[in-house]
Amino acid sequence: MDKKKNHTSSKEKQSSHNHMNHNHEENKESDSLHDSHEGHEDHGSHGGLHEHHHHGSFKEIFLKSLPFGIIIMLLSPMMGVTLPFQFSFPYSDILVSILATILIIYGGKPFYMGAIDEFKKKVPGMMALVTLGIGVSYFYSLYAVVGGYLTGEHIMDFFFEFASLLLIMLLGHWIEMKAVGEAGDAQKALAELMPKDADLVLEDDSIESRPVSQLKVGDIIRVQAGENIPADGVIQRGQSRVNESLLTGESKPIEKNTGDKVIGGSTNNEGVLYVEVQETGDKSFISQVQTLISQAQDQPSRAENLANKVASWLFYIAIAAAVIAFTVWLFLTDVQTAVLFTVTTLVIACPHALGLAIPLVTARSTSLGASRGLLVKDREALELATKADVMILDKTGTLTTGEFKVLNAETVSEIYSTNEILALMAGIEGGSSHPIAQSIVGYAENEGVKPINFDSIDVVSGAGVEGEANGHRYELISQKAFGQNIEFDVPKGATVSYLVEKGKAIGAVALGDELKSTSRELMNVLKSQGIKPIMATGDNEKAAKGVAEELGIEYRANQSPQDKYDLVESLKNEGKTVIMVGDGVNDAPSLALADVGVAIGAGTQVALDSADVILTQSDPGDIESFIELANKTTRKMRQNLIWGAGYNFIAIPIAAGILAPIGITLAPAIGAVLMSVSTVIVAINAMTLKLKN
Ligand SMILES: Nc1ncnc2c1ncn2[C@@H]1O[C@H](COP(=O)(O)OP(=O)(O)OP(=O)(O)O)[C@@H](O)[C@H]1O
Ligand SMILES: [Cu+]
Ligand SMILES: [Mg+2]
Repeated sequence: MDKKKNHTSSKEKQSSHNHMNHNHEENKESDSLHDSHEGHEDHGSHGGLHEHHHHGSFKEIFLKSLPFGIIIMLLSPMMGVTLPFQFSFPYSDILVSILATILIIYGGKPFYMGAIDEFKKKVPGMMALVTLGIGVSYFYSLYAVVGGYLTGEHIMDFFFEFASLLLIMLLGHWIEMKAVGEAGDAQKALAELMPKDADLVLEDDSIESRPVSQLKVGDIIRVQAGENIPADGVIQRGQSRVNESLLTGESKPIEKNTGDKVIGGSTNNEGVLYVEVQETGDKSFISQVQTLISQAQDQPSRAENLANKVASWLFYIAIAAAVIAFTVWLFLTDVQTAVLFTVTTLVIACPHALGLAIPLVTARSTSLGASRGLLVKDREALELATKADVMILDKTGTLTTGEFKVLNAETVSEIYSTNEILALMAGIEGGSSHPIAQSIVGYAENEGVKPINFDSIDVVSGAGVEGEANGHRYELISQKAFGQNIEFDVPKGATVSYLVEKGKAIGAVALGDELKSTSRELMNVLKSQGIKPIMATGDNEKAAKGVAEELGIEYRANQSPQDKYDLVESLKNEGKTVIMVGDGVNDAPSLALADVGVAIGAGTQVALDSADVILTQSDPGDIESFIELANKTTRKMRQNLIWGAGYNFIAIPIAAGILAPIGITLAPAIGAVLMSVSTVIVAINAMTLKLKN
């Protein structure tokens, strides 16, 4: 084993969801995940571009600024021309100057405070541009009025332009933020699922309300119909149907009875449940998912870094364009015209669209994914998945149900009876999380055989289990690990393991497994996408061949964890982009190595930790949805980037007056409208990211 592989085990433990497995029916998108919020306080997740939104709500400031702006616009002519609805009276321009001063101090606050933040961070950006635009139009107009009185000459002011610009900037950013909020905030939606208080059942059966944060493992809580379950736990009493759709994507309520696990944050639809708390706080399923999401959102993707870099250049590009526009227009015409072109140029260059292009798509994609049970830990996985050439799939638990039926279990020794063999097998399997283990334990129970107590049990990944009981060492291992064939009735396509003592087989068990219903469809989808499926399994040649033939795909049998790892490595060395899908401990090294590691279903902890993507349900159909999500997310990002950058590329020269010779010029307020529209378009494009069915 080389270095890379060890890396797997050292990965931080991020999630422990042994209860992630839920039968899959049909997924429906849940709109309640995307609650809208108009505030601007909680958009920190979109990075530095949003700092300015901490300075009050655009909605409130806009509404309060509106009367001032309207009076200014009624009292001052537009570009020196008095419109029909406008009027003036002696010294009305002094009143206008006073109102404008109030307006810039109050209404301009989010912009100049934002600009100050930007300068403090030494990254001047859009707020600096907007502030400059508003400031230039205000100070020039003030100069015009004061200068007019001093010199007795009339100088044209731009208070109309100033007021309309400021109002539209406020309105535009209000609308933008609304659109941004609607693009989805998975974190917040999840946080809202958790109730604040729980009904704790005390010793004397009385009920007391407790904050959820004070719940302890082992507490019994009462959950009434219609309430959300406050913690992960096991049902002690009661039965109900529970809706887990926001957590796992499973849209149908699930029957729950005494002894079943419930997830904190899911909704108790019907009866009263008494639940024993098993996990709270950071260890709960919901906060694990939250951690995953925030980790994913904190890593800027390559596309986002690019967008941010371009957005930061835009400040300098816009300043340069504005200076050029001012100089050229001053030379060609007069100072008033030059000032207007300068202001429009500064305003239109606000790189909002570019700055939000990627974060909006990411937010939408993450919440859409989470609502379907597709948790993307590493965002680069989405970009890489679109380029995939090969998908390596594990068989047991991934393509097949992993719900083994014991077809045949018997002794192959003269000393032990079949029941003794079964008792040993069931005992040793107590220490394994392999799907085979459960089936053997269940089978023994059905046969009325009591498992033998083992003193120590070790799992040999990819081979089986070994352990000690009554001073004897036993192994329950694959045919391959044992290395010999034993005379034993093996049904076609079965998985075979031997119980071995002192190098001699004493028992044998044959197990059968079934294909998952969506496996075949997935193969068709992969082929149509140009992704070559290869099944790599630790199982024996016959069992592997049976499944592979049914699916019509290539396969590798008898693969140890190292073999699977080597397979991924050799494909990567050929320059192929590899997706690995698996659920077991034996898949963990290759999940970590693959370009995109997808852990599917209940899986094991190690698999979940090693993967880039976690599918909470055990449905190959979700692999299809993941690929679809990856393709659509990447496409939307590309569109938004092209739009955001292209908008500035075209808008800045036009604002600077390059088309004036053919009669096209833009007033500052029109520049502000265009800037807002460009951002809203980016937001709408992100919001329309949807998955079929
Ligand atoms: N707990 C166990 N009990 C009995 N046999 C086991 C156990 N774990 C592994 N084996 C044997 O080792 C073989 C390989 O196991 P491994 O976990 O690598 O692959 P698998 O689960 O069969 O297939 P896949 O790689 O497709 O998931 C199994 O087919 C089985 O015969
Ligand atoms: Cu903007
Ligand atoms: Mg497996």
